[in-house]
Amino acid sequence: MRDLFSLDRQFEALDLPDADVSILHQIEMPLSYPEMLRRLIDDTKWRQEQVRVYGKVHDQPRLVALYADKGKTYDYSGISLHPLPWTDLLREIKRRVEDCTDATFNAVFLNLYRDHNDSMGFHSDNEKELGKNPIIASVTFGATRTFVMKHKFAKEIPPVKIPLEAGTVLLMKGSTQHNWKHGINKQTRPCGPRVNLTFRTLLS
Ligand SMILES: O=C(O)CCC(=O)C(=O)O
Ligand SMILES: [Fe+2]
Repeated sequence: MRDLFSLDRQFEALDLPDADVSILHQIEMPLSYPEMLRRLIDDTKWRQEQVRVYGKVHDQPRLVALYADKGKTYDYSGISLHPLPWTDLLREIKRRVEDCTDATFNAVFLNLYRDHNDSMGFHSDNEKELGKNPIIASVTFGATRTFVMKHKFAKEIPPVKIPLEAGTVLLMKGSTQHNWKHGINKQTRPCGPRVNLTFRTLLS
């Protein structure tokens, strides 16, 4: 008989052309998901960054933080972020994500979507620090928000909507960032906070 427990731990590939995206539900964590959310909200040094849109400066519609190995920097949407050193909790999450993905990471980018009005614009994770075909593992706690993917070239492919529940790991690899953009829209339905962590490898 197949071991149900190990079956649960498998990534499921999404059927997307020109991409390598897979999902694992309910990654095991040292605390319950609501406790993980609380700890991540309370213990992260969140930053309110600004963005310039058509010459006007706005607050980014979410809070962010970057933790990484010493000596790494990350230029992201015109902002040069200096990472903080790993906390015990972030290191433990990283270890578990590395275990189930068979990849290694040296940085984590955190986003706090405070409520349904917070969002992330469509983008590809294609900064030069990430290398040609980056492996990015995204972990979610808190409210379920819809991760939307849009093909950059095949306009006839409708957007793909992926609800990311607490405990979900979304893994993007291969040519995904070359061919697809992704984002989180704000939504009308009120919801509580969501923390998303994207584990990455910074080459520089
Ligand atoms: O919040 C999410 O699920 C997406 C985060 C993301 O795309 C990023 O940090 O680059
Ligand atoms: Fe992204």
